[in-house]
Amino acid sequence: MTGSGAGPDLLAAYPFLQPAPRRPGSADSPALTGGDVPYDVDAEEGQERQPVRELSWNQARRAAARAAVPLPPVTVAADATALGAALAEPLTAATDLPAFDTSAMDGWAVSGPGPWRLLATDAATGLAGGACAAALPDGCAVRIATGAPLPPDATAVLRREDGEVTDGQLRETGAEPLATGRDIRPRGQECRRGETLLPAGTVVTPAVLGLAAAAGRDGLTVRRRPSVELFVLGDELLTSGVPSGGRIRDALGPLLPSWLRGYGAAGDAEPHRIPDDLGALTTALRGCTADVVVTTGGTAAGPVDHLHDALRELDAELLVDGVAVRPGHPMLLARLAPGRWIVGLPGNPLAAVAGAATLAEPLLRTLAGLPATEPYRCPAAAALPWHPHDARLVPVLLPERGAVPLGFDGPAMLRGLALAEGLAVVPPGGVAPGEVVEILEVPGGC
Ligand SMILES: Nc1nc2c(c(=O)[nH]1)N[C@H]1C(S)=C(S)[C@@H](COP(=O)(O)OP(=O)(O)OC[C@H]3O[C@@H](n4cnc5c(N)ncnc54)[C@H](O)[C@@H]3O)O[C@H]1N2
Ligand code: MOO
Repeated sequence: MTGSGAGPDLLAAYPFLQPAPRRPGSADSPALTGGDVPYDVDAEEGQERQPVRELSWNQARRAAARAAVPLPPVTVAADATALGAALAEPLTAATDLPAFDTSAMDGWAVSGPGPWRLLATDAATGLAGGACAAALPDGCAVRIATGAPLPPDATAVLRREDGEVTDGQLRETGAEPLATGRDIRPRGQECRRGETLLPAGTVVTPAVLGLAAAAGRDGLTVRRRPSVELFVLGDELLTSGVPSGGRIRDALGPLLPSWLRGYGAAGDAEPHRIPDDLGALTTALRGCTADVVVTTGGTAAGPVDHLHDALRELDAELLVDGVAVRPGHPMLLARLAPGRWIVGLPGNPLAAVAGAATLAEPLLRTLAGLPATEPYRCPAAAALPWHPHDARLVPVLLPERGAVPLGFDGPAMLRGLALAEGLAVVPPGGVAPGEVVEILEVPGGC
């Protein structure tokens, strides 16, 4: 196993970054685990429920993506509330764009070759949003502003800087003779009414909102985004102040809600704190109405790790129970009831993030109807930490030369992640510097 650590230039930029110390067999460089051969997800489809064994990272992602189908469409206002949703049907134009022939420049609308007789107009005529001038006779001109409706029979727009008016006569002063059609934006240049502007599945971005408004749309039909509840397990967790008396701060309540929104969840889930008690956990899960409940902690085999017992009591169907990835291998995915899922993330903070990236991301994307992302790959600019049997998710910076590990990537650490531009998926056995590696997005949360 290699040690991870920031490259020399990075260390110059962030002098406080040093490779985290590692001991062989420590959680940062785990010893080999049992020789479970992950089963083939495809081969399980339609067959009797099998005991779920640890899946490879890719199999787990596929299983999570296929565990659900997109939620039904809803019509929402074409405003910021729609941002991040996927269009459930193509966006069509409610109007021609431009809706009328319009001037692309400030100057004069002219008819035929110059010079032109300048016609007087009232104050509003020729302005954007103003009245359209009457049909323009051959050899005449009227003043016009950018965006104003073009008078009928106008053949070009002469820019203000390319003309001169003397004694009511407009003459060209530009180097080039005025070409017919110059600086006219013809009606329907961008699209015709009814034309498809964007396909179903397009993610609503600020630009999509702008286009929808320009094209005369007030509402958008999008996939409903999955509601998510977050259950933070662990009696040792504090919500303020410094760790004391063996208790530590909850790092996941502040981290996960907007992280999960970045994956397609509807809004930021309010973290609910659940005591380390089987009855309390089972009751909380039974009462949960969200499409997806995400839990943190309690996935392993400790005396107060009750998640598996709770799922058994609820007769939940385990779909993924352990994934060959470090950190985060005790993560799980189960179906609580038809149309309701649980993603169990480990308690160690970076392990929880790895679990969210592995299981919550594909599940939420499917439910939200978001298209599967094409994997982004880039070369490893340096040796990346790796594991002999499992994939490793490693916080990296992404300068032009490739992925550079940030260090501080132990399961309980967030210091590397907080600076990360991506999470490198290092396959079992590692990648040599220069070899390509898949990079997962780190949601910005804004
Ligand atoms: N016998 C075994 N023990 C453990 C195994 C294993 O395979 N066999 N796996 C280890 C790995 S790997 C991980 S990861 C953890 C997973 O543990 P749990 O999901 O059961 O989580 P907890 O035991 O509740 O907590 C683990 C650790 O993380 C801290 N924690 C929990 N929640 C938070 C939070 N919201 N913010 C910050 N820190 C949190 C907690 O205090 C513990 O220190 O199990 C290993 N053990
Ligand atoms: O190493 Mo564990 O896999 O921290 O999640």
